[in-house]
Amino acid sequence: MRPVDAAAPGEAGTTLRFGQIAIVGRPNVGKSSLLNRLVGQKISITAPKPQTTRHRITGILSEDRGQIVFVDTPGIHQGGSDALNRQLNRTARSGFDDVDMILFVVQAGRFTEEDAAVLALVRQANLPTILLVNKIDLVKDKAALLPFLMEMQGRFDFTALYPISARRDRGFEGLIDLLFTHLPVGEPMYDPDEVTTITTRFMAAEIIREKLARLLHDELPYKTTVMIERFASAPTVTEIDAVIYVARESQKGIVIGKGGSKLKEVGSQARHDLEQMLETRVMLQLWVRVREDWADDERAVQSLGYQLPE
Ligand SMILES: Nc1nc2c(ncn2[C@@H]2O[C@H](COP(=O)(O)OP(=O)(O)OP(=O)(O)O)[C@@H](O)[C@H]2O)c(=O)[nH]1
Repeated sequence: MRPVDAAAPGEAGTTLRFGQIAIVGRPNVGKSSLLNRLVGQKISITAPKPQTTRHRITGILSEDRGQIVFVDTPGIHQGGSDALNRQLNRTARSGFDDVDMILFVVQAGRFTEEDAAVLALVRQANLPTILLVNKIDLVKDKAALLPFLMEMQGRFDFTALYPISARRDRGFEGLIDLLFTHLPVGEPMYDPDEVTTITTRFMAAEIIREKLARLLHDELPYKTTVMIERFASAPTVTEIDAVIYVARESQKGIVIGKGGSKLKEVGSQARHDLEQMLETRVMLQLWVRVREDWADDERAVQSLGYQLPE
């Protein structure tokens, strides 16, 4: 485990904490609900059906003592062999890149084969891991919790075990204290206001980006980015105009495909997901444009990747 000396200032003399924490767990254990609680607002989409979260979404918690960036990974499905599940598993695994700590979420009193599969990935990651035992409100006999916690500690050397209910308000402050204690010393990476940059607009851009990556695989030009130019919501329909930026004229054709086939497929798959997310019909228009110098221009990068709320 990464040793952390609570009193030692970092190289730049800071005593602030900074780190990225991946939230992992099988589908439906409550990862998105917990993330929303931790950052104090609704960021990730929660729903009673499994596999609502298809994307890696970050939530940022900024306090005087430091900053935590949470990474919400999709549920990991066991035995899923179709392309979607493979993609989800890849996304979930890549969720460990640049991560300092893992929050492994399980449901109180229940440890299934799917949980075991996630635990196997946690083991591989070799990072400090806190076990969050969620949904304790569903456990009628609280005495039954202790043997479950002991059983879990027997399965892995968790840094800590923390029972909680995402449905209730209690326990979140203690959890946040615990997380800060185990994070490395470091300066915040994001502006304290930046939790609000993760909007439905941002998520719409993420969905389009994900479809591009999935449909173009290795052909996807490096530095492709998506910008939402217009996002007009009405109760039953959302109109979205998005521009896919590539770095060179020659890359346009790759994204558009023969007779526009790739772009059409990206649009159709993205629209499907957007309609599920927004619960309205979606009219999506996609364009591909060249913006040669954007990668060198910090402001342009920000405006492309991170849409500020209106
Ligand atoms: N009773 C109870 N229900 C909870 C709790 N936390 C989450 N839920 C419910 O469990 C369901 C799944 O919650 P999510 O937060 O979407 O779960 P998830 O792990 O993000 O699911 P995926 O996106 O499918 O990976 C929702 O119906 C939540 O309301 C809890 O502490 N107690």
